[in-house]
Amino acid sequence: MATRRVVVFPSSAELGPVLAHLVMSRAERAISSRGRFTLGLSGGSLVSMLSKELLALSDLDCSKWVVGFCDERLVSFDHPESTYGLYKSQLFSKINIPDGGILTINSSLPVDECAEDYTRKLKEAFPDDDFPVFDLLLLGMGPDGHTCSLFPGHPLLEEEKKIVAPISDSPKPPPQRVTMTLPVVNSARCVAFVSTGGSKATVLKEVLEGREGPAFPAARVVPTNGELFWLVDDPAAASLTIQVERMGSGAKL
Ligand SMILES: O=C(O)[C@H](O)[C@@H](O)[C@H](O)[C@H](O)COP(=O)(O)O
Repeated sequence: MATRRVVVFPSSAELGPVLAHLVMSRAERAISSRGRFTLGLSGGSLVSMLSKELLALSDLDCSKWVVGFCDERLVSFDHPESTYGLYKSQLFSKINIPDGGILTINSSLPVDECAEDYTRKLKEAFPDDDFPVFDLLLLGMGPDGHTCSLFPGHPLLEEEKKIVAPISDSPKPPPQRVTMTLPVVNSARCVAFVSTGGSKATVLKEVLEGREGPAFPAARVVPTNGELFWLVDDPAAASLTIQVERMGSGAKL
């Protein structure tokens, strides 16, 4: 059963360095145990925060990293909505991830074929796993409680067999995306949500405290054997009444 830790920071400025340290500590643990670090990235506000904080590290060595996408929009890589495109310009172009270390989608395919193609890529990268076991997945949460491209009430929430699924009716534009499914997310060794800003306060309370919690996709993230962190700032945590940990920028998780 997952251990869930809800950690509240005064602002995203204090949260960012701790997120970077979490990535590096789980990378060190993975590389020493298995010779590589497998990381799944989400889009949205995480892109700029993670890029800034990782590039601020003096000892960043990504030579043994394998990076996949928890979800990705079906747009060309030079489209402003491309999560890969944003990470490429803000992070990947500035670090030493080896060729083949970034598992990108084939955005030229129709969405169903794109999901099948990405499934094949992940299976190749995780040949021993029924569902890919990432060392760390970094997730965001929308104001509706979605995570990855898994949206409230969507049939994809009940997907138990697919590794990557297509979606063509995303309520968050663009409409066509591919997304990791919950079996993959919940197989991870560590999952960290990063959620900041007052617009998340209401849904965060529902997800972490509410009876209706499981209705929200983010509440369905309960790693089977892994760690679960919710890293949030004061504005996002404003409505919480549960016991939380309060930390500053020097914290180590
Ligand atoms: O590509 C995407 O759209 C993301 O993967 C998505 O799931 C994101 O994490 C949430 O929408 C939260 O985004 P914000 O952190 O920007 O609110």
